[in-house]
Amino acid sequence: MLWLDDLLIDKPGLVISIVAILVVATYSVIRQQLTTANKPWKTVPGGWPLLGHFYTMAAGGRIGFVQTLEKWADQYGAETGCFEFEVMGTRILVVCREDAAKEILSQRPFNVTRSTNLREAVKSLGATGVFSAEGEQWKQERKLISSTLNKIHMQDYVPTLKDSAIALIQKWEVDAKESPDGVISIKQDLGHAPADTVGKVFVGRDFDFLHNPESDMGGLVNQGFKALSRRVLAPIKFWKIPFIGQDLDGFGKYFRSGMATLSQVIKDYEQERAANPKANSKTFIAKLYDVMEQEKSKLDHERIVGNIVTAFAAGTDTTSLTLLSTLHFLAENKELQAELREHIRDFDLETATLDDYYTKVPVLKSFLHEIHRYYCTPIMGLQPAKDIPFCGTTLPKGSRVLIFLRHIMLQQKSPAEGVPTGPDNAPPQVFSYRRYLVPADENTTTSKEQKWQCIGPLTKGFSFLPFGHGVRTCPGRLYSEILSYAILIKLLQTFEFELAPNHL
Ligand code: HEM
Repeated sequence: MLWLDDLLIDKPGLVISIVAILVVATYSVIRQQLTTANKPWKTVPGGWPLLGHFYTMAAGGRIGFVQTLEKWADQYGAETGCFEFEVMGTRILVVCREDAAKEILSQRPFNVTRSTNLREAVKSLGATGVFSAEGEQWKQERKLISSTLNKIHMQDYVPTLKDSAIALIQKWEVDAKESPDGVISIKQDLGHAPADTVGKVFVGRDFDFLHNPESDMGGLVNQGFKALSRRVLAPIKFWKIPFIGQDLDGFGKYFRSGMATLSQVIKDYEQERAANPKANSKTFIAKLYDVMEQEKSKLDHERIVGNIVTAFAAGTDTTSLTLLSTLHFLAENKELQAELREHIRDFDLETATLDDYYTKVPVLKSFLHEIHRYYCTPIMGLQPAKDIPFCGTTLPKGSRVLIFLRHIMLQQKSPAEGVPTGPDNAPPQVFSYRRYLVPADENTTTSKEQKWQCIGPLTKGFSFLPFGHGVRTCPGRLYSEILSYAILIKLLQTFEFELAPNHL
């Protein structure tokens, strides 16, 4: 008879394997005991030897992961505002309360940086821009990018943001007419419309992902996020292997064609600008070149392309997920949908200025702020660039830190200071679309009938963290908000909508 172990492993080999596993498992248990002994924060108990809490974190998918963190934050993070768990030998510190977060975040941008895993993975997609930069490189680029996306320049982007919103809703009108039961699928389009908008606003090109998702650039944008999730979690940086690395997960071809397209777009713009310095002056790229000249702070070609890829990467999925949560919420809440439709009925998208978006739709604004607060990306990965003081001890360079943004804003026991409760007196852990409303001040509102105005949300402090915190807070926030308002206004003016039966 042929025994299985004859095939797989010989007897001495089996003994050696068992002994090796026992040694590593014992080491892992002892290491856990030793490393937790002197720490002021608690460690989540019950991790498996070697694997730690890998199984618990992986089993529930993304939602289960966040729910587990919520439970652990209440159970183990209440005393110090942080706790630790282990996954496959890596210890991860979760910071889940305002005071503890303040200690870490106040040490940005130089002593605390983005996590290396995230930075490296982002760079591997071609996004060698401000998001993945650190130190002096970041300082230089942040100044250029922030000023190019500020309120003054944003006024020039408003018409393009509006046109993008209209293009999306017009596509849905056509799709709905062609659909026998009026049911249309919106998920893909909600990714493509923000990507189209980045193309138009940033480089003045309509890549038309909405109708042409398979284009050269479509691959870079559509496959980029899938590649990012794979690469952030990859145990080795396989994409750095010479010649074949970028292709090992199938992303290489999208990377090469997308980068070549964008590189050519920038070269074309440079030629146009040389012939006519006012060419396409209302695009981000034109403004970036203006600012680079004014500041005498030139980025090289690769970093300019990298910052445009960054805009696609940072501005597409985030805006798309926000809109998805918003539409899902409204589809399930027909009363709120009707109230908002009435609220925005007279808003004239064609003539609207940036100020109109700020002042004329306070209830819609408050609703979107609350969607951001409630459904934001729940965590942000950071790491100390050197040993830093934290929680009465020293956090070593390279430690893995997760800032639990959602918990800090929403927790019941000690929520961040300054979360407004709104006219409904809603505690922080409750979703309240009127949270950011206060009675209208006659001197600042544009119409006598206006009952409310929308405050904040605050950019300082820890009460509103969906766009991050401090000097590295998201520079695309205003841009993304205006695009979202324009899409929601056009949508509410055009459709009544609900979830399709058996929707995904
Ligand atoms: C709903 C929409 C968005 C959300 C929720 C969002 C969220 C964030 C968050 C949480 C960060 C990290 C902040 C930190 O480290 O403290 C960030 C950074 C960044 N975002 Fe956004 N973002 C959005 C839209 C956009 C858009 C539309 C753009 C540009 C087109 C953009 C460009 C960036 C850039 C360049 C950074 C890096 C800033 C730096 O490292 O200094 N984001 N964003």
